[in-house]
Amino acid sequence: MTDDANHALRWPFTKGHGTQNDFVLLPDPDGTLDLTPLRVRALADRHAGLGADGVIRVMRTAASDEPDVQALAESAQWFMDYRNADGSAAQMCGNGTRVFAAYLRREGLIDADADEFDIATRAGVKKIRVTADGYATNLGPWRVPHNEQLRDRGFDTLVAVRGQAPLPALSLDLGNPHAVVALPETLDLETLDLSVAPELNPTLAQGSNVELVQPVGPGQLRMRVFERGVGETRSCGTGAAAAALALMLWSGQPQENEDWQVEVPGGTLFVSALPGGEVELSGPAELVADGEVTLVG
Ligand SMILES: N[C@@H](CCC[C@H](N)C(=O)O)C(=O)O
Repeated sequence: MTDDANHALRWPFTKGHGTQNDFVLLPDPDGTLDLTPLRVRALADRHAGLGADGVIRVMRTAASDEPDVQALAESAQWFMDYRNADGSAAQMCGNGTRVFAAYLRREGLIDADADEFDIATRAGVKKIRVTADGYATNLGPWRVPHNEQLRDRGFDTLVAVRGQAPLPALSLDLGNPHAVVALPETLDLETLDLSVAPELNPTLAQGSNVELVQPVGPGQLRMRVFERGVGETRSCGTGAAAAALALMLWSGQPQENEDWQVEVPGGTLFVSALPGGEVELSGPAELVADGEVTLVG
């Protein structure tokens, strides 16, 4: 964390991923770093930077200048300040919570013997549980924001993927927004064009993540995702939870402890409907590199 003769700011980083949804983590316990959108975009750039789907600033919750986050300081010591690759701030990142948790443990920032601990996010406090092969995050309560339309149809939005007729989708709120598209069997999930953002009708002012899903068998689905603020990614944890919940809703109500296995291009995630209308996401978290980077701007 030094200013050299050219006033370039050098900062330590860790690179990590969860089912290949990858992140640059920046330790900033006291919130002294000016993490501008320009700096985030430069870090996330896959050709001129470190490359990542998102940037996670690791800071003390009490050090945040966001009043809604600061209010969580008594419940969770560490805040996952999540930014999309385009520099925008997001409320939540399911895969990010596991990688954040792995970092906190490795760095000794939480009790190494604690198998459960809380972290703060812009979508509230989330409970993390250490599992045999990674971490499980209780993503908390989920919502169907357009419930009136859902009552009649099970779908509330049309989503047009490039080159395809619009398809019906269901909006779900996992702290961040999702539109889940049920792909007909006649469409090949692998070859759909996600090089540009699918168009939503009606549009959402805050934008949305879009999941294309196909059931594979009982309790198992395949998914591709176009993330708000990023583009197509190889995995999205909140998206996997939204996809599993949509499939549960389309076939009735989610049953307590109903489990789904979600296959994404970057690996496998697990989603469980918890009692009380909450949902848990579990999967691996890897920390793959550490170093120092020059921050631009
Ligand atoms: N990849 C994340 C979601 C990251 C935020 C998203 N792009 C948004 O803007 O809401 C996940 O694993 O949930």
